[in-house]
Amino acid sequence: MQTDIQDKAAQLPQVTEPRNPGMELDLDWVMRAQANTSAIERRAATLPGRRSVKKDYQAAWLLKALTCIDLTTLAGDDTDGRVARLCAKARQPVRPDILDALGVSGITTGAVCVYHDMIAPAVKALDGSGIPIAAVSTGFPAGLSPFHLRVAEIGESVKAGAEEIDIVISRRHALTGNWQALYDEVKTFREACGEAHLKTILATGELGSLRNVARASFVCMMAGADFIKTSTGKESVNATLPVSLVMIRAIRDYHERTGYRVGYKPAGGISKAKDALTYLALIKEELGDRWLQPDLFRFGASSLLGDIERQLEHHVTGAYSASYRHAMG
Ligand SMILES: O=C[C@H](O)COP(=O)(O)O
Repeated sequence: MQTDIQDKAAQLPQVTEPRNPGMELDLDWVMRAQANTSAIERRAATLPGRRSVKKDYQAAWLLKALTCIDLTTLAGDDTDGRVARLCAKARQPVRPDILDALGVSGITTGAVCVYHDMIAPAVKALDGSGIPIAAVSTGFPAGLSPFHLRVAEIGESVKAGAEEIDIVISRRHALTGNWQALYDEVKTFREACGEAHLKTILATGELGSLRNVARASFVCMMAGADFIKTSTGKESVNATLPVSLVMIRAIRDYHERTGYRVGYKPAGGISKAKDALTYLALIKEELGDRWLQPDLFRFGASSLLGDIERQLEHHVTGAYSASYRHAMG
């Protein structure tokens, strides 16, 4: 079993993806983007019940999921101490005895994700780990502060040590079909990021329709997004499978046309290991294995890690296989 896990899990070769440079806004392409809501919802409904991840490989896939987590705390009562504990968990996400039993070592989460003021304690706590810090920015979560301050916030966070910047788009631009304004906004944010990677949060629960989600996805990629991300975690509806299908297919179309791979980050409300496996299976089926590496796929999640650790513990003690057999009949 250990060999299976080491082979199949997550020790995939590390490759460097050329960054998406963006392109001119192609409004014709944006307006052609449609979303057949009922077909998408039907396809999404089939995903959770499928057994795309074989039982024997589940621990490997759970480890893979773990390496793709942006371990997040975005609370008004965040403190240096809480962020230090979060970073300790990012460095050692699973108890060493569980990892030993799986024959795996050196696993970390993909990144930690915090508010600007929490970058400094995160930099200290992650020193030497190689784990990047993602900072939410541009007036997160609503994105309604003065534009020049939103741009300046990006620069401040990069200066403080963030290597990834999760910006929020102005939802009103998508809701009113002002795609040029959205493009200009995201392009400015991308320039402010410099070498830091730009994740654009669409806040899909506030965009009104799957068609708007598709169009906003294309506009953000055209403006140079490195990732497109569903949600802030603060909307009433956050990451869903239908929205994910729409965004993933936009990423696929963009890659087919431009040759550039843009990453995907579902975020908000993903807290169960089995949901994480559904997302990984979806990515594998729609985009292929290359997108299953942390440079192209992340979960934005504050509480997913705990459930993954519990499931891995069940796996190594044997209880996982037994309960899986019981559940699947
Ligand atoms: O970007 C990450 C989200 O804010 C996390 O949401 P969550 O707390 O529901 O996992």
